[in-house]
Amino acid sequence: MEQLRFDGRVAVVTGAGGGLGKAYALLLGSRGAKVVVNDLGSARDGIGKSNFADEVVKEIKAKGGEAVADYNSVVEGEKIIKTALDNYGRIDILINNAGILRDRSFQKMSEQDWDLVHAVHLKGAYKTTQAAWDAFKKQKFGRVVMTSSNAGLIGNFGQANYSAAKMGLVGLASTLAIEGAKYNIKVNTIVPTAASRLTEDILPPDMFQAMKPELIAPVVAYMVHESFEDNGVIIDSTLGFAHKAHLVRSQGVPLRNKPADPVTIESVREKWAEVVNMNGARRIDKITEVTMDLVQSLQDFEDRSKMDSVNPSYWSTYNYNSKDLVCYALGVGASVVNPSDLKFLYESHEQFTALPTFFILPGMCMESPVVGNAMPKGKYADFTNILHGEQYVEFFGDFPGTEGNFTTRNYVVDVLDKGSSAIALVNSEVYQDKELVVRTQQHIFVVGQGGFNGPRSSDKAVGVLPPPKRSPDAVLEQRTAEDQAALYRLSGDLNPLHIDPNVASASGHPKPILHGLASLGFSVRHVIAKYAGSESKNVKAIKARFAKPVLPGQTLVTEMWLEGTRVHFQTKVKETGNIVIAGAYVDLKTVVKDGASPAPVQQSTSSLDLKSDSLFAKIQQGIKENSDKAKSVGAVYLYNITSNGKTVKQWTLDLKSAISVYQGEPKNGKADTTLTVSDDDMIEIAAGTLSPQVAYLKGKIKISGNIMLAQKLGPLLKSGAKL
Ligand SMILES: CCCCCCC[C@@H](O)CC(=O)SCCNC(=O)CCNC(=O)[C@H](O)C(C)(C)COP(=O)(O)OP(=O)(O)OC[C@H]1O[C@@H](n2cnc3c(N)ncnc32)[C@H](O)[C@@H]1OP(=O)(O)O
Repeated sequence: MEQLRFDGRVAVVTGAGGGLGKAYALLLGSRGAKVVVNDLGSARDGIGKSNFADEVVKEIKAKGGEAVADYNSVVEGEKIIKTALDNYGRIDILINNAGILRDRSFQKMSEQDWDLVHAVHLKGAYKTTQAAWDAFKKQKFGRVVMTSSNAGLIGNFGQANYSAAKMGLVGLASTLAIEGAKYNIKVNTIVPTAASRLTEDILPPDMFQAMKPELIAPVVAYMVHESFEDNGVIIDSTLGFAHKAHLVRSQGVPLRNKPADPVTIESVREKWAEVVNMNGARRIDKITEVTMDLVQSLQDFEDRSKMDSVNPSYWSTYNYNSKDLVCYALGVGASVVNPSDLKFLYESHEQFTALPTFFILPGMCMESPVVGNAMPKGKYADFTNILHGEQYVEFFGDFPGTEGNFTTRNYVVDVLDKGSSAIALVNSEVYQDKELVVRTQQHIFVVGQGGFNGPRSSDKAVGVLPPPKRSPDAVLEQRTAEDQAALYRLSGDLNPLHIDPNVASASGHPKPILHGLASLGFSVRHVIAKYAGSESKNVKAIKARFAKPVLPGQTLVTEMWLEGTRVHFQTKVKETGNIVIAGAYVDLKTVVKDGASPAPVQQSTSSLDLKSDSLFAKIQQGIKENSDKAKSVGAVYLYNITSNGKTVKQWTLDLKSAISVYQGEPKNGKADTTLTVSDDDMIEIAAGTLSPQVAYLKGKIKISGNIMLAQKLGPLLKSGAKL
């Protein structure tokens, strides 16, 4: 690695008689800089005299470097800079490191304590830097480091004077970074924590030993090198670590609902949670950004107020990235077992994209009071009495990317009275850079809150559509996991109904129920796999009614009917036969028939005992009988693993690329196979092992030995592969 050098550069290091300053001076001296080693030669309270600077100079010279001692006070900073100019004719680097402590609790702090600390830290840095500024400007080069402290950034008991001065240095550096920028003068701040005369009896002995100034010196040396490009940054460093620190601002919130309203103490209190909510907080880099932000916020506020005058709205922001998309895809059953799902699960996939149903989330306004506020007098809505009734989503413009920042407007357009229950119709408009990208509508069913003489229906509601009266054109099914709701919660819907058995039971459910949107995510995946080539951007709109709850672990069967570019669908729970998603449809831009299926179309029922000796022979026979047929139809098969007659695990296998395990003739046109295994086997099988086996069959990998089923089927499949 090329060595970073300082040949020809002249550096002033204040407070360089010991500790950090000495480490900086020695390092710069060893790399070719001519160093002015400044030190007042006093103890840490500023009292006493010594010749520390001479000793450091001696050390630099002993190693072949050039240095000169300077015993001026930083309060007379111009004298220190003069030492550099007199001895070396120039000044390139200034490290303002000198400091003293006068710690006292605030009440006992004298004005002298205050003034002295400010004089050395803040005024000293001002004096030295101003004295060097002219030379920096003329030569169009300067590197300045101010020394701040966590006591300044965070505060520390007994250091009011020191904290104030140290934070003052941050402000000084910020402004000088702006003023010096066009002259290639870079002014940055170091926040060091090191063993030094200032900290020797403040830090615990072990830590004091480990906090060597030599671990920080390279950071500061890099910050004053000519190749260093950052300007105005704060770097916190200790123990061989370095961090950037900066102030951030929350997104903020208008403190009134309309521009004409006054700001009151009460309205401030009402908005306080949003004022201090740091989600989406960002750093402001330039002071002009504050003004521009303000102008923009005012404009937005006025625009929003116009909209709010029609419907009181709740505005929120939603930021997402690839991790959110992957987490969501897992929550709605995408699996690496299905090759067509990989683009929803792998951020480096060349077609990595969001599932279309992901974009319902920005409109979910889980935290908002929007439904509760819209309820008629005497009625209420909260997590104890709401159910997701229906969902609509429609896309505008280009399909959103794999990361983004949205602003969402949520508002209730109608509250319907269904007798015993109420339904709030919640519209959401999702904007990216002021462009409408997604519109959603939710029917929020508010159990037990009807009977207020309200309208039963609304012309603002997007309606459900019954499916055609014929057998479905396609059916895909997939079992949800026992942990499906727990997994889906990671996408932001933390409603306890989906995780807490007590809450579920209080709402009359045998156990926590699955999120409506999780079930919808499964079914829409099935629809786009079957009719849209698994292309999310082919989707224009989706509508669905959640007709009955789904329990995690149940199997969702999506029945589909293609009518033009509309795919009607309904979803049943296989174990109960209940329709759980009704009157649903997906409107497509383009129909791509028989895309790669993510879920099986056929299922099996006959039993095999994995442990019996005849098993392998039977499966082998099945492979022989079925593999060609399976290849020719390109079917995707479901395997049920049952224990004591109960299905305990299922998975899918793409027979285009695998061997089918098959026994008996298809019943009613369906091939049925069930593998019955002991509990032990079942647990091992649950590790999801078919993919390695498929790969094994294709000769790509070896079956790993830690999976019992793989071990058992390995030789068998190998022989099957030969068929
Ligand atoms: C802002 C905050 C956002 C938060 C969003 C949500 C957060 C999530 O965490 C919540 C969830 O995910 S809950 C899980 C998903 N949803 C469900 O499981 C609900 C399933 N549906 C049901 O149980 C019943 O349909 C049920 C109970 C809803 C209705 O059944 P019944 O009471 O038996 O109703 P019924 O007698 O059949 O019909 C009465 C009238 O209501 C209409 N209706 C029925 N089901 C509806 C539904 N799901 N959505 C909308 N309207 C529905 C009927 O059409 C009927 O109206 P009308 O008499 O005028 O025809």
